Amino acid sequence: MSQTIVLASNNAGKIKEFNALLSQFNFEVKPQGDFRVEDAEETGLTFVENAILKARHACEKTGLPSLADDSGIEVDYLNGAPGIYSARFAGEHGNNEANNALLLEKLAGVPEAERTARFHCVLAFMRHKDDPTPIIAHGTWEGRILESAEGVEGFGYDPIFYVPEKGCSSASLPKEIKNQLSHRAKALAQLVEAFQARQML
Ligand SMILES: O=P(O)(O)OP(=O)(O)OP(=O)(O)OC[C@H]1O[C@@H](n2cnc3c(O)ncnc32)[C@H](O)[C@@H]1O
Ligand SMILES: [Mg+2]
Repeated sequence: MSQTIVLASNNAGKIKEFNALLSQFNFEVKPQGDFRVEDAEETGLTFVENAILKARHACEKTGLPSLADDSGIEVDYLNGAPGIYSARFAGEHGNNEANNALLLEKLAGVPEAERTARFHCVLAFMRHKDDPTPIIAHGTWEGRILESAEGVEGFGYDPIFYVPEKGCSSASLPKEIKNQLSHRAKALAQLVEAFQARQML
């Protein structure tokens, strides 16, 4: 029996990655757009709060279990910015080019050793809107901010995120490789463990 789970995201890049990452499971994962669910208000001050807000919103609108992803990039030289504000760093939500350009500008002239950064991905799974025990998973991916964009794969900050373990930007990696290494892949592996512990898989 395959269970339907709503993916509480309207980000096409994330949805593609989840489709690949979740294909091994016997879930039917449908993006919230299929149910005409619009963006939840991300008023939280942490990735965890925002992930829960998004999952709860999707549960409420669809009556189905939902999985949300709140993610972003933390840059050490900027004391953790853009962090939870990654999608709206340059003002307009989801304008990747403007976000990347602003980040490069803020790091102009900063030496390589001080350009360390990491992606975070927090996943929240809720069985229903009043679920008091959401399953939370958190993955990170270490790297640094390049001086200019490289590569065309992925989405968001991928063209300016250098992956030391591969010697290139994350937008230069084939999607199968990003899906083995990324913050999202790591968070999902944790979520799967939690599902197994709760005998949901
Ligand atoms: O809230 P939803 O609908 O899921 O979509 P969103 O794009 O608003 O998503 P977030 O609020 O979680 O913001 C995440 C930001 O971090 C960026 N980001 C997250 N994961 C990324 C990845 O794997 N590669 C590149 N950028 C990423 C992404 O481009 C967004 O700017
Ligand atoms: Mg968002």
